[in-house]
Amino acid sequence: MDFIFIEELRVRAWVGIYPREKAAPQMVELNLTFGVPDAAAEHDDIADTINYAEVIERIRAELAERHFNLIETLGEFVVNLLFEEFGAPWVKIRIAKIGVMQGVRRVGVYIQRGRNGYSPPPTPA
Ligand SMILES: Nc1nc2c(c(=O)[nH]1)N=C([C@H](O)[C@@H](O)CO)CN2
Repeated sequence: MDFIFIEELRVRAWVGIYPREKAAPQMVELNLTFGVPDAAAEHDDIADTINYAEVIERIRAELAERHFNLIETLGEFVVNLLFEEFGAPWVKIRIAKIGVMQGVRRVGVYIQRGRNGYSPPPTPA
């Protein structure tokens, strides 16, 4: 398995438990790593892999449309999008709110999951 990574993806999202966070979207930062078949590298064909441009577009579109109370729930939603829509076998994601609390640059959640009980491989560098 190969791994695609997307770093420091900034997305406007509706997330948070406070009224101000329900009244307006805020910027969140995503770092994503997901498994893709080795076949793409063998055949040099985008049809054999997961198109990361489409992943980014779908995440932006979905997060613009719904509100989550918890960053954990938002993270689970993105993981399931990768599993169900793109067929990723394994996903690691880090999602952070930026500057949402005084004296804290970033706060958020890490999630690492394998689809259908798939055992995650050793964490890639
Ligand atoms: N475990 C969590 N704790 C908190 C969350 C969260 O999503 N998960 N969210 C908030 C608020 O929305 C916060 O971001 C506002 O400062 C507080 N705790």
